[in-house]
Amino acid sequence: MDDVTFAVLGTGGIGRRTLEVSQHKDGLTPVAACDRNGIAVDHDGLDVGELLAATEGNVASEHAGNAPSGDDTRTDGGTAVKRHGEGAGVVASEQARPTETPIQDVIDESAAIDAVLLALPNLTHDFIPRTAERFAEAGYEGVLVDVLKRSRVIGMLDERADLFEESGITFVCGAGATPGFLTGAAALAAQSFVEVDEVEIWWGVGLKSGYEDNRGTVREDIAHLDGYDIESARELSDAEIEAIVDDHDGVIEFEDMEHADDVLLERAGICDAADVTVGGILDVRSDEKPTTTTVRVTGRTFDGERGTNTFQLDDATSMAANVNGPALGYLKTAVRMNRVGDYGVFGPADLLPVF
Ligand SMILES: NC(=O)c1ccc[n+]([C@@H]2O[C@H](COP(=O)([O-])OP(=O)(O)OC[C@H]3O[C@@H](n4cnc5c(N)ncnc54)[C@H](O)[C@@H]3O)[C@@H](O)[C@H]2O)c1
Repeated sequence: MDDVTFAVLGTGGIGRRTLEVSQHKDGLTPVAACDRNGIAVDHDGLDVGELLAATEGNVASEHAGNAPSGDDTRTDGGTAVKRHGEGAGVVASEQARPTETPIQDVIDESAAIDAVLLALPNLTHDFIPRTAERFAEAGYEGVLVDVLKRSRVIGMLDERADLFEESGITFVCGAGATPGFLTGAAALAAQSFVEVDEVEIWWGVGLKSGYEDNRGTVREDIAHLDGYDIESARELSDAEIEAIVDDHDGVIEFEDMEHADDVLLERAGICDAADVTVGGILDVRSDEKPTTTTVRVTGRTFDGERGTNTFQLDDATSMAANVNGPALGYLKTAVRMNRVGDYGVFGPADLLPVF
């Protein structure tokens, strides 16, 4: 495959690691990266080492009460942090400049960009669909990949499928770990069966860097706890989030999460969304996983046997590895499809990622 140029929207906990993982994959050149305060662009390739060093411990998030950036309002929670160096987030890099309109600035450069990975928060459900729509309306002809989690957002993307097709966009949605990697694994595991009764996804994540470095991820997960929803989670202050983490001694268990693995598996014809359950345990005080990530697919074979195929991730593989490896693998597959004119909205169970 020829070289693929790509941009990352949102250089937070996930987006920074996307840049890092891309350095270990063949043929991927990051040419643009932005967060809510700044943008770095170099069509010959960003210096990822410099950008990561400059943003270490310095991710630009937004406080609910802070003035919004020109591009959007209230897209995440958190605090406008400047923890190290001059400027918050990506502007601390010597390759970057401040901007009020980071997403528009990437759109303005997008004619020369093969693929865009959206590692943005999803605390406002239509934020990612609306952002994708802006690329289409600007006539972007390339690949969009997101790592969003919530089931209901997939329908919002499907509603825009005609717009993406007309523009020449190949969109892979929900292409992180869960949904994403594990959805794809379930689709493969289902192939033994002619009927799938149940898909159980159970994840374990250990994040010693905790809420501090994974703000979007932790805040969005808290929205799944009893008594919270996406709106109330968005309004929580950092101190309130830290207090919830403390109440659970740093280990939070989730059941019946609204993860899009369900609709993505239904969409691919594997099983009904109602037959998919997602839960897991997040430990924000240790890098060790509190439980082994496991996908169990139970079904009936053509010759009448009932069985459960199981797929497990090694405990040594981190969330960053399991989100970004697949996201970039799906991105590469999507670029191949885009180059032969295959446009529209696809889920991780519809295609296999390329290594
Ligand atoms: N599918 C999966 O397996 C999986 C796993 C982990 C995280 N995620 C998702 O990844 C997303 C990112 O999580 P995170 O922990 O990296 O979050 P984060 O808060 O650390 O980073 C978000 C980034 O987006 C930027 N941003 C926010 N609003 C913006 C705007 N209007 N314009 C430009 N940039 C903006 C922020 O400045 C920040 O750099 C979340 O939606 C999370 O749910 C998915």
